[in-house]
Amino acid sequence: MAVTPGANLTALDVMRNAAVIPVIVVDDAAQAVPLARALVEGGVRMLEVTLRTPMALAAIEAIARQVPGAVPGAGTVRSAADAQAAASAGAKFAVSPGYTSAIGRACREVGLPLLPGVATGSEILMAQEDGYNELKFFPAVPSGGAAMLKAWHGPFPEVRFCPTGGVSVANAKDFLALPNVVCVGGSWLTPADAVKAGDWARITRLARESVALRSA
Ligand SMILES: O=C(O)C(=O)C[C@H](O)[C@H](O)COP(=O)(O)O
Repeated sequence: MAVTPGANLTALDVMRNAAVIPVIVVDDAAQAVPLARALVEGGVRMLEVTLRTPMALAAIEAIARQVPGAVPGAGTVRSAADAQAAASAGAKFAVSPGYTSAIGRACREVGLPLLPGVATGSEILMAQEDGYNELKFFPAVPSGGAAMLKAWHGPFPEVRFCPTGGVSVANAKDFLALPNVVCVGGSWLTPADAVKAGDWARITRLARESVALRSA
């Protein structure tokens, strides 16, 4: 799908690009660029770099500048300040593990499409009150998995989800088959041992396999 990074990107664009949004934890800034290249090479362009490590913002900045085709986003956005820092670093979208109106407002102010994290009906309602209908279901498997999404489809038919947390190549298809799931998120495309070893070919392979999940 043709997506011009930064040009009116929506949360739905982010979800539609590939079947999986990789959740990336960068421990070493030097890994960010080759890792992003490996994922793009495998057809995965929307890259969620979690703000869990001190070099996450530097990694987002490096990917934004140096990896054509990559669309870096910030994960683990937990405050308005996180949203502002992510946008300044060059993030093109944001993902949060939960939701507050302050985060929603801050993302709008800095122009970041946001996938707010929800795990209950009340949280869905709060996100919807602020205009968010594309949501991350987190943590998906511990919170009820596919059965929960099926149950939500009744009262929330307009909401589209990206289940994340406990999703893997083994269960991704069960989620992707649901009418209210557009994509899934997961850390399995970037195994810590492959990143540490610089095994970028393996990461490209995992990315390719994940792209095929949608058509298979
Ligand atoms: O850091 C965040 O903002 C998160 O929301 C957490 C991640 O999305 C999950 O930890 C990924 O879960 P796994 O694929 O099961 O490893």
